[in-house]
Amino acid sequence: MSLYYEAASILTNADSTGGSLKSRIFNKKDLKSKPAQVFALVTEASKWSGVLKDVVEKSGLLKEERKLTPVLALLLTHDLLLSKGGVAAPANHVLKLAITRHKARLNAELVKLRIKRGCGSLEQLREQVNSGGDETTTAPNGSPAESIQHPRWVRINALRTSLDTQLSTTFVGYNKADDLAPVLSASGSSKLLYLDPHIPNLIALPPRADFAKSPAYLAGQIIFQDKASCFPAYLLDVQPEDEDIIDACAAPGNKTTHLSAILSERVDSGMPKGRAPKIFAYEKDKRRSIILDKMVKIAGADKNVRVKVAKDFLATKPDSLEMEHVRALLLDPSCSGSGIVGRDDSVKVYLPDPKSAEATNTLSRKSKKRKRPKAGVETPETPATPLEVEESAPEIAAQDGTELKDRLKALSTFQLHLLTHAMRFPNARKITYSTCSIHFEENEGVVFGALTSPIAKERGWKILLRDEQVDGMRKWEKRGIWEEDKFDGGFSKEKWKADVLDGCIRCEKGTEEGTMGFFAAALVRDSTFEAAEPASEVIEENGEEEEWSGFSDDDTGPSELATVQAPASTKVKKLKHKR
Ligand SMILES: C[S@@+](CC[C@H](N)C(=O)[O-])C[C@H]1O[C@@H](n2cnc3c(N)ncnc32)[C@H](O)[C@@H]1O
Repeated sequence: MSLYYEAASILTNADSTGGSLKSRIFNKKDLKSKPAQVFALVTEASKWSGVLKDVVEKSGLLKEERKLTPVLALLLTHDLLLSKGGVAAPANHVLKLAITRHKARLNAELVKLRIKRGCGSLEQLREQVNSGGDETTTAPNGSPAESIQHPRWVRINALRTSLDTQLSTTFVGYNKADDLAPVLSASGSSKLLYLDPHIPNLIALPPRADFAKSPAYLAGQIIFQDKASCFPAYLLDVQPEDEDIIDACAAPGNKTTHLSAILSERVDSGMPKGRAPKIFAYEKDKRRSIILDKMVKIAGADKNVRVKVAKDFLATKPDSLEMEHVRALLLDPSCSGSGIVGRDDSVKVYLPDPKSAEATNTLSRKSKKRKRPKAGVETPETPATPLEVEESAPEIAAQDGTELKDRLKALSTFQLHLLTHAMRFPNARKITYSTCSIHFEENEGVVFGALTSPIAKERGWKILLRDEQVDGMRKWEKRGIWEEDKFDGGFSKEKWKADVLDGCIRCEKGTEEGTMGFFAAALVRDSTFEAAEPASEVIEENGEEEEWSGFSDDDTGPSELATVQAPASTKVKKLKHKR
């Protein structure tokens, strides 16, 4: 009977593996239990953990049952009290015995808590938990829990439907909020939405709104996509005359399908007949390519998207005939994922504190006589604060300063290499570069590196100034930042530097704007360009070549994870800039 031990190990991320909860479970090769069963147990128990933490603590269970860790207590209590099938173990199993002998007390504590929360039945409590209504009242440490301040962003997929149609069907009866604040604090069942003022066809719903089973979602009419993640395709501002477009790092395909929707609207409205523009969606990872292909089909984007399955963008030949019509590229490479937040990428688990029932119940009186086992043997110290199980790159947070620095250096070298490769397409006129990272090194650092590269000088690439950007992006207030000590070079033209930074777009996580941490910038080149001095001075390549050694990277795509390994043979030129 490994279900509870396996679920506990997943929940505490004992293997320190990166990736989404789902991918960690479904990719785990040595799992004995059914992955779907482990996933259901872990997600449901986490959802109920705000309630069950109190129930377990008040019952004194952990004082009495030394075999149970707080995580095991949470999982077993969940199944004992809330699962239809009860505890999934033989009657004489040690864990089943350990939990069932406390059934009466645990049940009594659950009833008390339910009544305290004003719920007349378990069903009512279930509804409250499902709609996130417990978030504001549950106390991980006796204090009010933090409410999740991240809206459920929904992009209306113009390839399948329209905003008006969705407002009169899926969201019929919803009130339109004047700003985002009331939506952020509304419960999951509130009929409140906010039309985003920056991105067309984007709406914000309350954090716990659940549309995963709605017909519109299943039919690909609505797509869950963070606001910030909609910036790159919108900023690229594709037009029919852009002919072919490349999405260089495409899976799982949120930006690909967004691009496709924008392009389709524009092609349909008044384009002269001729060669139909196409989007080539490259994805290096085979498994993720399959997801991408599926998403493209569900979204109805296969009309103008060609998925390049398991194809490395770096292996494309910019000067080849196939690439002749490529005029725009969207580059959203793997990154540290340090900007990702919220419910989409983590589950919050409130664990019972083994010490908390000390003087409050009869069971604990007995247990006081016993010696506590050695820490870490049977009841390891566990935090009473929420345990965050990150979907992406959890290890980056755990790394010390040096490791983080090295990792950012490897990532930014790879990102710069991709961006300068994109600049080589002879007929390309614009490129968007984006990451869901908050680090300067992966963001402005890469943009400045690209703008001062030889290829930028040779082809005349420059930043798309704020004034030249599409309306919504021009109005977005958060712009690029400069970190003096983190850029290996300097510029004599301060005005140019300021303009580049103003052209860069940043989103912060955990603010009232409801976005994840994100970065986007667009580079452009005008069609009449003839080789000239770029705005900044690149002195020379110093001849030094850096071997790309590769890195193990948790992919930071919105819902899936892949291990990204750059080709070991890739050589990256190191540039030197004038101070
Ligand atoms: C941040 S994710 C992209 C998310 C995607 N743009 C979206 O919005 O859904 C980065 C993706 O790039 C892929 N990738 C990394 N290096 C690549 C390369 N050289 N060529 C093609 N794909 C690559 C990774 O496998 C990963 O799926």
